[in-house]
Amino acid sequence: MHASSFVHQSWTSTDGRGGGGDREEAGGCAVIDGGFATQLEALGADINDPLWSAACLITKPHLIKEVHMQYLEAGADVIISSSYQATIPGFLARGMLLEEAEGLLRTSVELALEARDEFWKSALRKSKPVYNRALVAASIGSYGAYLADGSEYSGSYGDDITTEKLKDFHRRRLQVLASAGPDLIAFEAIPNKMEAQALVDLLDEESIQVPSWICFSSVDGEHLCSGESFGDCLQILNASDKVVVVGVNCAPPQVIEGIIRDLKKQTKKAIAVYPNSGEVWDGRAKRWLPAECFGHKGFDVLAKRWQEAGASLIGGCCRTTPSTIRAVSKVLKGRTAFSAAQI
Ligand SMILES: C[S+](C)CC[C@H](N)C(=O)O
Ligand SMILES: N[C@@H](CCS)C(=O)O
Ligand SMILES: [Zn+2]
Repeated sequence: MHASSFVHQSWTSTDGRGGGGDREEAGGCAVIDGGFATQLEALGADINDPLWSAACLITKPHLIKEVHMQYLEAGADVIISSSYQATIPGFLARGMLLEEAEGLLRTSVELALEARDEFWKSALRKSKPVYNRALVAASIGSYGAYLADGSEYSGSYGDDITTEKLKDFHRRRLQVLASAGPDLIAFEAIPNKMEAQALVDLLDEESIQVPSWICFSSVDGEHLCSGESFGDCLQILNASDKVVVVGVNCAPPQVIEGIIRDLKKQTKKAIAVYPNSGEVWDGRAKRWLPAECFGHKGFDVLAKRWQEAGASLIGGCCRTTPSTIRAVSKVLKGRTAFSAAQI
């Protein structure tokens, strides 16, 4: 699929209802969901766990589906599966068998597909189309997410790590998730160039046919979390026809516009941005620290500017909620998604 037509083709290839025209009105922009783990916690889940939100695949799968439903209701055109920190070694460390670990990875995609299909069926019954048929993106967090030490925000993986080791870490999970039927693979919060190279190599080596996006984490808005330049990483991503979208997630909202302008100069691929609320993750204490924080009011104003700067997929990451996404959907598409009570 050609990068620049990714967003367009994604909707015109479905049954045509709620597709092209709406996207035209939205300036070709698709809305991504918001903080997944954040909303799981809001529904009462305990994610203080080495598996973080993926612990709910074992303990509370019904809550995972509910979070997906809430983001669909809020107007998300893309929902991201619960597999960010779901890894085979992580599940094996819990005493699971390999088959069980792989089964949980597949479950993460199936829960999102079920939510999407059920929601779309109910949306089709409405006389006035408000929604697009959403896409399901299978989340793949970085090696740093698996380490559970905050290193997805530092990019420091130690001296022993190599591109080959990162490929081996990602290989089987990527195969299993890709075979579970998602519309997209979403590599999230990738903090360094070595991991970007490993992912691009792996997509090729494993002949992955599901289109991918690769989003980086950033603290300062000028570099990846590792301090490496976006330009160097984009050269790697630009060379891959398996990567159809590039971007940034879980970075502070105030640095996003500058990043889009920077990326725009260096790639023709579609650009995705879904920042966090602006709060800062303390990897040791495992809690969010207050900083310059954007609630849904400030966030939607910025989202419009990100669209104008050239982003094609816009949403939220940690500490953003369905309210954030409802506001973003309204400002980008000029229409209000239903609240849960109206569905
Ligand atoms: C995106 S961060 C907040 C996810 C959690 C982190 N990998 C940890 O396990 O501490
Ligand atoms: N999709 C994940 C990303 C964490 S950085 C989530 O929203 O929880
Ligand atoms: Zn995040």
